[in-house]
Amino acid sequence: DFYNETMAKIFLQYYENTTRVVWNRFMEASWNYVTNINQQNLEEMLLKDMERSQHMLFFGTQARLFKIARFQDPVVKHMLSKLQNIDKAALPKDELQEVMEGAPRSPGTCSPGESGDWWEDVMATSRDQKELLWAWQGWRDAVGPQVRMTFERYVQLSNKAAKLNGYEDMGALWQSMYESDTLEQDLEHLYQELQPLYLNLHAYVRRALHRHYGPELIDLRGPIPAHLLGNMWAQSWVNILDLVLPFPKKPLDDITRNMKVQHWKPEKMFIEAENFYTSLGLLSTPPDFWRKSMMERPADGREVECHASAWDFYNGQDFRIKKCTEVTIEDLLSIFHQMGHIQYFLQYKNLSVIFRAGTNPAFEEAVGLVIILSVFSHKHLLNKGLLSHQHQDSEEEVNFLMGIALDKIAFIPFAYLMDLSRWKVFDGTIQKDVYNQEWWSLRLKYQGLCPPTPRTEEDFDPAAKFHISASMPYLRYFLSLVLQFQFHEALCKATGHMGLLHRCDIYNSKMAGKLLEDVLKLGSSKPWPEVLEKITGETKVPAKAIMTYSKLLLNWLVTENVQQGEILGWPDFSCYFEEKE
Ligand SMILES: O=C(CCC(O)(O)[C@H](Cc1ccccc1)NC(=O)c1ccccc1)N[C@@H](Cc1ccccc1)C(=O)O
Ligand SMILES: [Zn+2]
Repeated sequence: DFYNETMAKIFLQYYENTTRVVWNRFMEASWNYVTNINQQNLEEMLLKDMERSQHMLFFGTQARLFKIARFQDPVVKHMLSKLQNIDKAALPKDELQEVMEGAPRSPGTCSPGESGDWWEDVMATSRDQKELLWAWQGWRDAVGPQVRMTFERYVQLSNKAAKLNGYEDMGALWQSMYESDTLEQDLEHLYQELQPLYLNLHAYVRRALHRHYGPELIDLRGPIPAHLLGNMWAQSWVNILDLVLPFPKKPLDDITRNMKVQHWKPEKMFIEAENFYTSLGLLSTPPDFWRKSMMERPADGREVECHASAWDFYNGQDFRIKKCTEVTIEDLLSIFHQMGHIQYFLQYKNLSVIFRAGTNPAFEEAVGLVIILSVFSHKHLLNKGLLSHQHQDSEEEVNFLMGIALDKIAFIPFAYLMDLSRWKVFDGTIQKDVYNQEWWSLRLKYQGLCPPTPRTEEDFDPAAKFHISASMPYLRYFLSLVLQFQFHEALCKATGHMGLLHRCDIYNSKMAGKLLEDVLKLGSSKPWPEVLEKITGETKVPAKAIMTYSKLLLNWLVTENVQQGEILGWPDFSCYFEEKE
């Protein structure tokens, strides 16, 4: 019959040639929109998105007609099966149009004035709880109610699209990216393994905040008010390191200050990041990258999407980063993260367009994070001239590890609940009339946080986070958090590093680069357990490596918490203001 294996190969070649053109045109139109937000660019992007969807619909439905069970070539079978998941393109045209136009557009655009990152600066730097409350509430009032209006409809249409692709709901479609039928149990198990780390950090930080903000704000047996952690979403606590420093007499270098004193510019930050990847023997960025990336917020007042991202234009030579770069250590690390995505694009650019993606989404996010574990080592920062004093004594080392923990350990429950909550919305466990209170009960249960002021169902606090407004999955960040330490341990072993994991810096190691390259150039052509085994020798994602890395700090935290008689967790689970009523 017509849909035989020979025809399949011709069909796939035709798909390859047409997809590069259609996707390149869509990426160009998207880029023009997010770097210059106006009605005309929005319409152009929607047009190219519709074109891309029609293209996916045609090839997705055709791919289903091939009897792949009888085919010989495993690659042909794998490619045809990948083609069949066409996500929202499965919707009827009018509903597809509605999803695209109504998609809760991320409000993080920073047009001057109500720009997302201005509120974030206040959250990162202010130590005045009234000011913090003002920024915390101001941002949520600005974005919540408007997204809430479209969110219910977005959930309906997303679930309809998922069903048309053969999934129970959109949560199941998101989970299918990890090709595991024990995913939810594995995640819960991973979370349980990591909980002691988080509970000890939470108790220690609560004590420090109690010292700074006093007992009227902090209940030593209760949750922490969510606006005091130095971050708009309390997903990383690194900005309050000065309040919680274990050894205050040994303050860590202010790397941001050192960068400014040395006149670092955004371009130098990108050059430094690229230099690290090429020092491992990995690929350098092509000329288009430097000509076409947006490395700083445009000075001409254009409205742009400020959430950093990396872009593949599917033509093998055009790859870009969009970032409103400030000269800070936080943005330097973010650039390393984005360069991780770029390196993946470069490594798999000769694969079929069907396999030009990460082994799974967590691998995509982990690449940059692995490099950051070396960059943010004392040894590396020292030889980059970003630290002043040579030796790091044991007290300074604990201070340093606290800094890492405030970024990585604090992130664990946040990253876990971000999709846990959305799976429940998609499968109907959380109904629309209780969206906000269910969000806060998960924030209480997993992060031990409370809203600093009473919230109602007029609010829609999840939308304050870009990925929820932009309907972007988040599980990738939870898994990449654990994966990055597993990779780091394997790469450090490959470089012959002996001694403590957090002192390892893989800079210049061609051995480590080779291990990474062997994974990245596979794209999404192989199952992720098989690829993981190539680097680490294991096929699961255990918490072992992150526990090894954090051991020294966990010991210090446990000792400190026992001495202070801290209660781990928040048995007084009421959010403070309720008691005042
Ligand atoms: O969202 C990001 C970084 C942006 C990104 O690089 O992951 C970006 C997200 C994005 C933005 C717009 C459209 C699509 C995705 N992802 C990429 O640029 C990307 C991802 C996969 C392939 C190609 C590009 N980080 C998360 C989590 C995180 C990651 C690392 C450290 C701290 C926090 C956050 O900020 O909450
Ligand atoms: Zn990323």
